[in-house]
Amino acid sequence: MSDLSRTVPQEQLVSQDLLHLSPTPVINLGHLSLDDSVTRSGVINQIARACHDLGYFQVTNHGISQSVMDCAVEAASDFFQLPSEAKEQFASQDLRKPVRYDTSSKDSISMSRAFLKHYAHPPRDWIQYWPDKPPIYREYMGKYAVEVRRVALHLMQAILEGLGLGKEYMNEKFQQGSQLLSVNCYPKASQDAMTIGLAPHSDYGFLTILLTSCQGLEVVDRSSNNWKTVQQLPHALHVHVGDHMEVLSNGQIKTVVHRAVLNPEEARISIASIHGFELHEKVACAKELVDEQNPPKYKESSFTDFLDHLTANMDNKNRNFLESLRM
Ligand SMILES: O=C(O)CCC(=O)C(=O)O
Ligand SMILES: [Fe+2]
Repeated sequence: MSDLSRTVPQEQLVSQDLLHLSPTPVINLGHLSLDDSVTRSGVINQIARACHDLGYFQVTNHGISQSVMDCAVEAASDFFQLPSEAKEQFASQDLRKPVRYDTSSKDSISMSRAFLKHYAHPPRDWIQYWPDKPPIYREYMGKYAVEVRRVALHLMQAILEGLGLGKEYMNEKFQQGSQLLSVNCYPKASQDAMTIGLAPHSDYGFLTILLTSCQGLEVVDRSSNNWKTVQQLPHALHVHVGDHMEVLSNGQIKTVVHRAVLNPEEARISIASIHGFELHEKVACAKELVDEQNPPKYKESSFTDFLDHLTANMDNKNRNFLESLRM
């Protein structure tokens, strides 16, 4: 994740009344699979517009059943309720570990969250490292991971089509791409506690798909430069674009700065599924989107370059990855 504390509204700034801000587009993904080309291209345009104007949207009719989503949240919640020793065995400061648990702000952006991060694709390479307690964890999280990756690939093809690159663009690299699950647990807000759970940042990958147990995500509304609460629609998933989408699109689509605030009603679980190329594969500006008027704006980089950047800037508040790529 890139820490973007320099470029976002001040943390004290309260979230704005939604009526003054642009509404979050809700896109019916079922329409993408229709044979009717007019409906399909209408959806591609909706996605392209949302990516360009806002960088985020929600999807319904995505094909993941409510029970698969509920089970993933249950597995996460059961994990965080385990005794500390069971969770601490995954604690590490080494960002390259396949599974990592932490509770503190050593990463400089976790203000009040516990998290478990692990890779999820391909499952045969990673599942063996996942927690085996609670006993349902691997099965429930594994099912969700596979399904949400299918949605991500589908969406990625639509975005590539919207950029004029064609849906098969670099298809093999996307098919072989990585998936990182960031499984988060935030306490209920108490009156005297800080209300920020996760400080402003952007995600490194192309796309993040977020499943949450209740409201708490906020994004920067570009038109007003205010924080905007993301509404929790039943059965919808929130999607936002990350740093590597900005690089690939040569700046046509901008990464989304977001944060999580504590929910005053209940503790909150969120599961962010972050999709990128394979760990060592470099992402560069698409040459089709580069010309004399639009020279490349970013250096190429891989997920491992991102981890090296974070490791080298562990104590640095301004460790913005995307900024380090700008030419
Ligand atoms: O908990 C949330 O709503 C956001 C989580 C997030 O941004 C992340 O894990 O990268
Ligand atoms: Fe994030």
